[in-house]
Amino acid sequence: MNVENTVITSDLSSLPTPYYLLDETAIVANMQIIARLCELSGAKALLALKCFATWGVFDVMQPYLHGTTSSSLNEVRLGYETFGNNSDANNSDKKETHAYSVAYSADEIDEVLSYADKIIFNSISQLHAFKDKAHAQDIPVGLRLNPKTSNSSFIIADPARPFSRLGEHDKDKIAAVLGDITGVMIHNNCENDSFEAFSASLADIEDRFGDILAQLEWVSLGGGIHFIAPSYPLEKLADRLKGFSEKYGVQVYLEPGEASIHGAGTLVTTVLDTMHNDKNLAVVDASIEAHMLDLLIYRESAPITSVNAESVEVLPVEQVQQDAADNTIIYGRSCLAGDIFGEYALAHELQVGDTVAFGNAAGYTMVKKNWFNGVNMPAIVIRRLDGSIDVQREFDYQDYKASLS
Ligand SMILES: Cc1ncc(COP(=O)(O)O)c(C=O)c1O
Ligand SMILES: NCCCCNCC[C@H](N)C(=O)O
Repeated sequence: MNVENTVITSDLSSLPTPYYLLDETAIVANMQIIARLCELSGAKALLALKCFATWGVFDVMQPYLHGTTSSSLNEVRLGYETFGNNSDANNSDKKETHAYSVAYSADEIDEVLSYADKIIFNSISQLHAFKDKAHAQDIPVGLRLNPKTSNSSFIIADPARPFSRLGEHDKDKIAAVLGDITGVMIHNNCENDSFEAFSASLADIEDRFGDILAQLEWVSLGGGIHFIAPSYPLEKLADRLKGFSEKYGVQVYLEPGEASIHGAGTLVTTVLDTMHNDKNLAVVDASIEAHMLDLLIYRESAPITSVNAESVEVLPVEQVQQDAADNTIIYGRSCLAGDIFGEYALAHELQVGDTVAFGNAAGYTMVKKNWFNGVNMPAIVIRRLDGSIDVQREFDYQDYKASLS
């Protein structure tokens, strides 16, 4: 049974786990920071759907953002259909729908353009292949640039890694196509919480591409700037962006993914079994491989935000102390030996039936979930601004079966 928009009036404890729980109040708090940054800097902010595309909460995000950006035909369509206000092109509140993909195919480009307010090509060859179609419809065209420098602690998320395919770097080649484009996109940050590092790398970009930037109308600086952190100097960032925009005469765009929903979601699970093998072990009814895949890819652990609905903040031991014999390792229920949410020093040993909620479960989770091992797919549950709870979507065997043939 698929349930959509079922309002649950009782409390969360009656809901079967696992489920992703999104908190609209926390999302709006992030939105207000983004809106302030935009107001101070003149930049426009587009939600990066690759990070978060749970459209059931877009109503509370829309008032604060200028639109969406995408990485595929499906994402640009979703942005258009669910975030766009596209019914009336003259509507001053109309949101922008940006299209970008590492590579478009010839058979999808017409449909992509039917949804896009701007299209950004990843390479000069893709630009040559498809620009005429965009120009014929007066859709502004951009090109992704690769400045060959970045702020990413992870090689897998480093767009400037050696031999990177993400954008063009050769200034002469870029200068030769300036007549075909009105803007560029540069994404070279990943969870960068240092304003100084951001500013220095923007200075590198200016050194490398300054005369090109001065001939453009808009520049998107991508995502990956962790300005949502309480200690981040937001005003300094706003000044830097404003100065950049004025110097080159360009509209600046930002593409926040993680910053839009950071801290606004948890994955709520139940302990199914406990064991002991030199340390305490607990197995929950979800899987890191299937439901919080980014943690596995980036070799990180999930923080615990509550146990049995009591708010607690339990960080994985690698963030607080060396491991100890009475620590608990929380495993997922897939067969993968390393399906590990993390190792924790808990106040009490976990028991079968305990509820454990993991934090930071909104970004790069639901967009990456998969049916490995046929493990139950977490429902998507939303705590609305008024405190009511919606079970927005449940998944069952038919969804699993339908995903395979
Ligand atoms: C082009 C582009 N824009 C925006 C983002 C969003 O980044 P983040 O979620 O780190 O803000 C990404 C991440 O992959 C990206 O590649
Ligand atoms: N917490 C570990 C890093 C997560 C990286 N986020 C997604 C990737 C990023 N948007 C990128 O590839 O630039």
